[in-house]
Amino acid sequence: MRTSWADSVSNSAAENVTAAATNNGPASSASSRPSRSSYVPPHLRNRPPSAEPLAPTPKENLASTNRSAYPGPPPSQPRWGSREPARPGSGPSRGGWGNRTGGWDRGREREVNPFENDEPAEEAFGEQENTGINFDAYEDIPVETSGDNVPPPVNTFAEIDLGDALNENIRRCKYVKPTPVQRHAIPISLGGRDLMACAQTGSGKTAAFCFPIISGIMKGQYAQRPRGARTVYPLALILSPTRELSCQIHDEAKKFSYQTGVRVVVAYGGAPINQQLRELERGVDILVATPGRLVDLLERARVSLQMVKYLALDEADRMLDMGFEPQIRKIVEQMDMPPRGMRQTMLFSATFPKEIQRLASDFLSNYIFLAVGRVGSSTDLIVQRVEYVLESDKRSHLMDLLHAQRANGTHGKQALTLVFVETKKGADSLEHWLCMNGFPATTIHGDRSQQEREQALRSFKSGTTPILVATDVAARGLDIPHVAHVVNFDLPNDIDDYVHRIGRTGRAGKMGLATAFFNDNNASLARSLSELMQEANQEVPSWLARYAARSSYGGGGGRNRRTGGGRFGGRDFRRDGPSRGGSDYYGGGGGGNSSGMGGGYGPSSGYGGGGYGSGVTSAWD
Ligand SMILES: Nc1ncnc2c1ncn2[C@@H]1O[C@H](COP(=O)(O)OP(=O)(O)OP(=O)(O)O)[C@@H](O)[C@H]1O
Repeated sequence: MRTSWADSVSNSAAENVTAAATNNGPASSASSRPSRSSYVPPHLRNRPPSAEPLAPTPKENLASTNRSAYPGPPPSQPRWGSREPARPGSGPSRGGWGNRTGGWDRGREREVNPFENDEPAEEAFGEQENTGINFDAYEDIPVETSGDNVPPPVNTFAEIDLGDALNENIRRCKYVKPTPVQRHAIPISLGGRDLMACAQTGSGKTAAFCFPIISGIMKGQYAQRPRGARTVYPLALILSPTRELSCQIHDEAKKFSYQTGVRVVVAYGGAPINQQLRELERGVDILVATPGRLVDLLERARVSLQMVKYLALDEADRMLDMGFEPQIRKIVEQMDMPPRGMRQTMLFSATFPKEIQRLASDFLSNYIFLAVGRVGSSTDLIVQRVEYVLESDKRSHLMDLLHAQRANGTHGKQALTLVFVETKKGADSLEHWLCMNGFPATTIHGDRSQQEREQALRSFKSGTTPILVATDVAARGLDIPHVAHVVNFDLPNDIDDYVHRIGRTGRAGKMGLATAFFNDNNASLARSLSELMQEANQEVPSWLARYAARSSYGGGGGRNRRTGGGRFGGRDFRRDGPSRGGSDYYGGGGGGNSSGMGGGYGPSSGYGGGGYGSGVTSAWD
């Protein structure tokens, strides 16, 4: 069931897109919108000579892109994000970084109620969170488990003995019943088993790993933890790839653990370490961290992992991706964390390529593999559109979409729109151009300070700046309830990144819309994109099908090749037999260690080739 707000947004955008597609797609919607200084009306735009682009078409003349190009923001130009009014309790007046103190009032050792700010944010959008969520959309989702003695799933939270305080918090969160991944994963984890879980974006994986950890710590009779001079000994470690995601997991975990006596602390880069050290010194049961900052804390001997009973890796495939795996190995295997079998390890993601499964199995002991969501199931909550748009037409085409959304918005409100671009410079430039053209936008990428990034997110979430232009730093995990439209202004090189990006909409049973601008530069993605859309019951434009038919997997890197067994990496690689799968979609072979992956990912892989750009430290600290 759609909310009326989401309905109007997705309908309007979908109609606009459909109209464009009917008129043979590429930047061809003949709408009469007010002309603006930098806005190129459709009839003046560069377009392919034929109604439908023939694949392959010659590369467009990039020189012509300058027509609407914006030279870049003047240094003094203020950002929309910096003009936002501070939300109560979230602005610098409350101490900036101090916002991350979590639910505890430092001075008086009184736990602050993390639910107290929930309602106003929702009222701003005229909705109550978790009402209108259609979890029935998930009911018929295929679920696959493999491994020994898999504990049976539950249908209700009442069937699980999570403890009174946690149950009360689940009620406060307005979670009426568990989502499919929660129904399966929670009993598995409560049964003490290691777990590798793939479940679609927005389906409640955070709670699926938080509940068993909090419940276990509440009930656990753990040996007295050492009281070192300044070293702290968390019982659980939750690692995530970006600072914002770590903050979000921390916020969620604070809610789930309210009045349970379980203390959650977050540590991430880009923020002053002293504040985080002070938080740690006040005690920590669950440490949520980005790997870089954690390594720093470990090397300073301010954190010891020797008491860790629970290890959770969110976005686990990204955490074990090329470049980052050594840091994870260092944390998990080379410091003082108990070995696998002596701790409980949970790996979660919406995508889990087999090669990564192979690597991940090094961290797991007799684990259960869980896949929730297969071909054509809940991914059709996200309406996916692909439009052929030349580089030079992208801005004008985006403007068309935004005008249509604005025209159809309810109560004069514009839908939240998340626009993904490839580079940080591109993000800044597009943000400024949008602002100049009357669309309040802000941006998030690796070149902005952490404070700016957090402010941008707040401004976006509150609707103050309803457009967020982002690099891949925002592609994974972020749960922003009212994102109605994700625009892939620049498509990623990796189909899994596409899956995560579009997953910022259509969350928790709600409908969403994702529009991708495709042109010759994205030819290597054509086949995987076309397959993905077919699997999700989406309409594949005939021109994209032609691109797909002509393209081979080789061009864009083996990573884009899809394996059988459904979406979301939904197959346990152990089922591929003793050869452990032979040559699957990385093509590089390798026998379960990092060295085998050298050639497999190719230059298009993940952060290096995408939003983070080369030489950027990104959010990985
Ligand atoms: N049982 C539930 N009932 C209602 N809402 C829920 C339930 N579980 C989770 N949610 C809500 O669903 C939304 C998505 O959850 P979450 O962010 O954990 O998804 P995810 O699977 O981790 O997504 P991603 O793959 O993008 O990281 C959140 O707003 C969360 O509060």
